[in-house]
Amino acid sequence: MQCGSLKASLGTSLPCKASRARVSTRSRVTRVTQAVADLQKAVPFLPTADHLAKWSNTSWRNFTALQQPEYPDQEELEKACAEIASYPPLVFAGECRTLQERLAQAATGEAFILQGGDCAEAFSQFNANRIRDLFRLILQMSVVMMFGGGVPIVKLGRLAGQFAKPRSANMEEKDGVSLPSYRGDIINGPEFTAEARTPAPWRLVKAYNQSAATLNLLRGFSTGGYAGLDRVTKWNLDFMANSEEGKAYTDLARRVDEAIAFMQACGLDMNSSVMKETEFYVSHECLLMGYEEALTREDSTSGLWYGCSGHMLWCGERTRQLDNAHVEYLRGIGNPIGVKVSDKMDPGQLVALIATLNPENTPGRLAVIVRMGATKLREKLPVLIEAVAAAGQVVAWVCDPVHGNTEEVKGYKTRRFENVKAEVEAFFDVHEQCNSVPGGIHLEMTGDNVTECIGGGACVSELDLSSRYHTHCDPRLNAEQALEMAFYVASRLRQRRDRIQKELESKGKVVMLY
Ligand SMILES: O=C[C@H](O)[C@H](O)COP(=O)(O)O
Ligand SMILES: C=C(OP(=O)(O)O)C(=O)O
Repeated sequence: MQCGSLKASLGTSLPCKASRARVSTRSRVTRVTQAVADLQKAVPFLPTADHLAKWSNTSWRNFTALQQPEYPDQEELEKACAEIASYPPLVFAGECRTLQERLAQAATGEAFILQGGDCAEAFSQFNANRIRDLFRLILQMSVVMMFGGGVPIVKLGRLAGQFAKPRSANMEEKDGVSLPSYRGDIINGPEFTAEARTPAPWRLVKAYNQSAATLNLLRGFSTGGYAGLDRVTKWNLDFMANSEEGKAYTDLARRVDEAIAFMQACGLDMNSSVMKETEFYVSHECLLMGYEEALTREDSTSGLWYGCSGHMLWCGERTRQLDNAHVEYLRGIGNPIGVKVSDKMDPGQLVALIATLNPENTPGRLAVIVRMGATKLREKLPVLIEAVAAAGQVVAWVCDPVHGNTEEVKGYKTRRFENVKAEVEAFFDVHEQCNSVPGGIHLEMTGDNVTECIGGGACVSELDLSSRYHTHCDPRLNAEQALEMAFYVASRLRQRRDRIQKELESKGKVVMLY
């Protein structure tokens, strides 16, 4: 685990203070040196024949699959899965491999991941404006973070497939009536009726179609001119124009615009793809196994199988057991993957899980997405980082500051912006203390002007919760709160960059920070 970019002259990694005594510096440095050498290869994920010997796109069926719905009509389910299996893939293996390269850069500090979107996409909220507004917000946040941090931002939507939800309880009770919990629109409906809550296979096909249409629009936005840097001043969402964050964004966008004009005067080609297009990837939790299996396809160029429902798939906190179906499935597909980690994760368990999911220690293959609340994170994350570094494993560390901060206020599930920000602050502090790399942020957020999370500059109060509470599951940061978070992350990325630069200068090393 090293501090700073590979292009910066690398020093040795300092151990976390918490466990400095346990691992000898020499062995750690040897492992880190090996990991860095691996990183420089930038290879695609290519597991050995041994690793894949017992794996197939259906081998997950031999393991226990948690959080799966009980369909009353199995035949209908099989029909829906067969139909999806006959449809085209939603993403392509080559795109997944490019994303893996980007994540490898995030693991070394040469890029930073912004992963965000709805808690659960909904059939009833599906329209072009909502997709555009989330896309626009992600572009805005990226510009803010890129400007502050001086690193490329890997844009990764929780989108075009984020439909299935794991739940704490199988049943929900209201006024003495007990019905199956809502598990996302791909499974059942949010309305509290027996009919809506019965898992229905037609929903899989509808989710596939919605994902395909969403991706189609996103591809258009990414490459059709909408995301061109010459439009940076036009991405503010209308309702944000007069907010503090909106104004701060306008100021920053003007500075970017001026810099672009200067570069243009120097000869920058405004029609180059770097200026006109952006890379945008989609991700979701790999949860509903029948759907994932139906979209698992063999790549003719590499012979590997890919989960073609999204570029990156992640394993949830509730389904990441080593000997269960989700890990079995994910260990064999070629996509970059993520794994959610709460304070319940033990360091030895994490090292074993990483070894299973990324046996060749391929850079960019794996993101560890931590979500445990600020206080627990300050205590537990250093130990996890140290264990992973001691094992010489390369991962991109990503902070999900929302899932460890859910509470109930006046009957609404909500999150307080100050707690969410405190977790991000803790994440950056811990990485600074451990001399490791903060690789990204993962947010449940929306481009809509909702009132689901309390606080922030948006000043959403407890009393406002009922006003525009539209999520079907967990509360999302609204556009203003998300942009405020982007400014905070940008400030931390800048701090980190300045610190590394000073350290290197003081050692008399050549400074070439990204
Ligand atoms: O988004 C994550 C989970 O699906 C969600 O937090 C579960 O919420 P629950 O504890 O209300 O089931
Ligand atoms: C369910 C989710 O997270 P976790 O697995 O961390 O609870 C999620 O991100 O939607």
